[in-house]
Amino acid sequence: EPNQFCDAGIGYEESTCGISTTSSKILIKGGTVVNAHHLEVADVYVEDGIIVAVKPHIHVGDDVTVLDATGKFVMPGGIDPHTHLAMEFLGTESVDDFFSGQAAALAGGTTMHIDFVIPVNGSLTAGFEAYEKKSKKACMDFGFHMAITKWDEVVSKEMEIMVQEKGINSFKFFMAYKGFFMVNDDLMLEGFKKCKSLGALAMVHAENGDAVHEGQKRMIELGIRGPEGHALSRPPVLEGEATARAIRLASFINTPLYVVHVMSIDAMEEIAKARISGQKVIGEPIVSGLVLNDSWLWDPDFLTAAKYVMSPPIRAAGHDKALQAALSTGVLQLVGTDRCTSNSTQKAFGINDFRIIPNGVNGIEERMHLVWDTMVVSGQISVTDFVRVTSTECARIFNIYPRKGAILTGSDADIIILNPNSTFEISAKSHHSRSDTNVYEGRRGKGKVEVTIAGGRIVWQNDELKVVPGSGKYIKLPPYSYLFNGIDKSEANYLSSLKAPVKRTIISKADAQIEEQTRI
Ligand SMILES: NC(=O)NCCC(=O)O
Ligand SMILES: [Zn+2]
Ligand SMILES: [Zn+2]
Repeated sequence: EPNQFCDAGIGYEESTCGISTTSSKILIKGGTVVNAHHLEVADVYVEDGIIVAVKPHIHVGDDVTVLDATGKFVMPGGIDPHTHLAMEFLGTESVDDFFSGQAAALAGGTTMHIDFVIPVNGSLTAGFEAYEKKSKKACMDFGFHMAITKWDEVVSKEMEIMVQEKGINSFKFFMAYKGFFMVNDDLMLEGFKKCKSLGALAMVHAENGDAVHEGQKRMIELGIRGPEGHALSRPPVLEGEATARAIRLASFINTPLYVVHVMSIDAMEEIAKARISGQKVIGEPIVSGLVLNDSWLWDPDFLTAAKYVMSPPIRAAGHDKALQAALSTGVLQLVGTDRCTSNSTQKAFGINDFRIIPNGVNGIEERMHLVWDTMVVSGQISVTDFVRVTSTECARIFNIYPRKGAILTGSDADIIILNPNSTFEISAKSHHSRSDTNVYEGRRGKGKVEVTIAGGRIVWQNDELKVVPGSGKYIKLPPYSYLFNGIDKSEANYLSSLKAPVKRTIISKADAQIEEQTRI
């Protein structure tokens, strides 16, 4: 199959396309090897896609490619828990497919992502088949979550098949996007029950979709039709309400909950409260929510403003800093991107009406650099925490640790070398997405991913990509992650409390009246 990058003429030399000839034996020498739990100076030896040894002073023969990592960090490749490659949404398809989007990811140090399968007319089976086709060109490993958009016996049965045969261990419920993806509480309750019975994680896009719809009508009545109307129509309170509701429903069913793209203080505080009470709730901030604010939405140039339209909206300054603090203190656990890029032509669909601007921003290529610069360079988190929030925690939640998310003997050889003294700069002119815009345009920072190794192959080095369509593997995600530990016990406690009989004496209404009169 031809390399899409070369075909698209995005500026790659023909020689950088096609099958990598790099040796399958690699030794990374002298770097600081970072895992979420530990950091040490050591060598890492890779053979046939697997990490074979991690220890000081490994000696190898001439047939091994040696990379010097002295003074640099050797870390697990990033895992992006939230992406939408080639997603059909609001009458268009997000700009990068499973090849170009993944190539961009690799250039930024991400070596695996989990994408959301969208059912076809509610059918999970048809949705899965569609995404199997879309992902044939994959050049890095990937897994799938799945959205649930309608409820009946067929969907319920299909969820079993998805978990037990297809490798899906998480289902997302959209509480917004009224009229297409949105589900009501009734459906969420059924879905949460089914998730629990399968050991699958329930996920929510938390915004009150009915209220958003009302907010949108209000904006149009007021004559506000530009991108700022998007933010004004769906304020943080609607994200807070839906987050609280989903958390309470998950508590009622007694099943773990994952809140995707936490964008506001309102939502974050609901998650904090639930976690303090002992409820198993995971909160995922995304890069745009951590580093951007909504000022761009008021830009007089439509296309500039429109490129920042996503849901829930990027919030006013202050929410970004609060989300950073929540990430650094463990209130929020891992960072995604919700990468769903549109180009300027697609964003222009909404020139007269913000409601039809395709929602979504880029980030799959930028996430690792921006989290490093914003969180580590600023001193808010440690280098080991960086590994945890960009890779390890995702692997644990979706039950593939330590195959992924670790530099340990036996782990997959998905590795990055990051130079803390080098710098990065982001621009649509040099990024690897097919989009002509970038919401992080012009950002510079410290720390650069100089080498990416995916599946034991060097795919990014000297600012050059060597990616192979079809080389990425579909990673099946098994059910019953650590989040389900103890769920049965708390269920048993709850049921035994129900079984305790309440002692009552039965008195008839007449007797009660006599008693009442006697007392008087
Ligand atoms: N977030 C967004 O605006 N687009 C992608 C779909 C979703 O995650 O809600
Ligand atoms: Zn969403
Ligand atoms: Zn999303």
